[in-house]
Amino acid sequence: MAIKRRPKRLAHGRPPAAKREKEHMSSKQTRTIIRTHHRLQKELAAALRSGDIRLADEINTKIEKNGGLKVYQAASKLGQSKSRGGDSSKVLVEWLKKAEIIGAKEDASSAPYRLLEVGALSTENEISKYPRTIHVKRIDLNSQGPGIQQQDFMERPLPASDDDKFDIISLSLVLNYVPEPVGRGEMLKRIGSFLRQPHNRRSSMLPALFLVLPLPCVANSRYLDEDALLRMMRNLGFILEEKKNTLKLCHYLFSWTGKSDNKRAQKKLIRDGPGMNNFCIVIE
Ligand SMILES: C[S@@+](CC[C@H](N)C(=O)[O-])C[C@H]1O[C@@H](n2cnc3c(N)ncnc32)[C@H](O)[C@@H]1O
Repeated sequence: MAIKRRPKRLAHGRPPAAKREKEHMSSKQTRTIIRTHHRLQKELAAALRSGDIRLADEINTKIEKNGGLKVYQAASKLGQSKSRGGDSSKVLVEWLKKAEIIGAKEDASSAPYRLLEVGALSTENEISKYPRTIHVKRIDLNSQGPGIQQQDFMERPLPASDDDKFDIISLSLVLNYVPEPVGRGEMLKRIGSFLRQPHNRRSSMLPALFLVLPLPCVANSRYLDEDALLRMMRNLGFILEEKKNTLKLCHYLFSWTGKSDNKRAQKKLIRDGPGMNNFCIVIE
């Protein structure tokens, strides 16, 4: 008797990464996609630095096989879901409420505060729920849709006037995306140019940087600990106002003093041990 085969679904022929993007990804799968993407980005940066174009091409192919930036973003977005701890901007909202910048009722009488969200995956995260108080400008290397401008922060034109600057910059899980320590330092150095001058401040906590990193970047790195991070930030003109650690993330709010000491921070071994990582920020 002939066996009847069910016609294959279209998804059957799709590459695994494309399937994964649509399907529910387990925490383990999202972690693997994110880690592989970060590792390959680092390898790509090293290949490009050494001028090895053939190797860079091979690594680019591997990045695409892992789903590329699109699948990485989908995995990151799942990490923001309520069932996995929610998006990090809820911590920023808590702090802005504590400082009475966000009030019990939205205040439409004064001009909204301006926030630049670098690395924005969604227009619906917690910080987007106060549009009359906080006006959010969102940018990302790969826009996921309307309301998010596709732009590399490192290539964003410098503001022409203080009015074009921001009261808050959010850098949540973006600094660790930058593959090289010097690039991370360059990103932090650039932040001050986009923040309003403190003499125009509307709150003692603002202008400010909201910085979020995976906890192991600070708690388990050979080349960075919290003291070193805070020292580096002070030298760049940022004073710690608030901090919060969760099981996976560390959140900081730094107010901007308006001036940097231009002090360098080199790669220096702080501690060592099995299972530690090599996350590092270099200020040149
Ligand atoms: C892990 S996701 C983090 C998203 C979100 N901010 C969060 O906290 O979950 C990192 C995002 O940063 C973006 N990104 C990395 N470097 C960037 C840059 N130089 N300019 C703009 N976006 C950048 C990536 O495209 C990616 O979408």
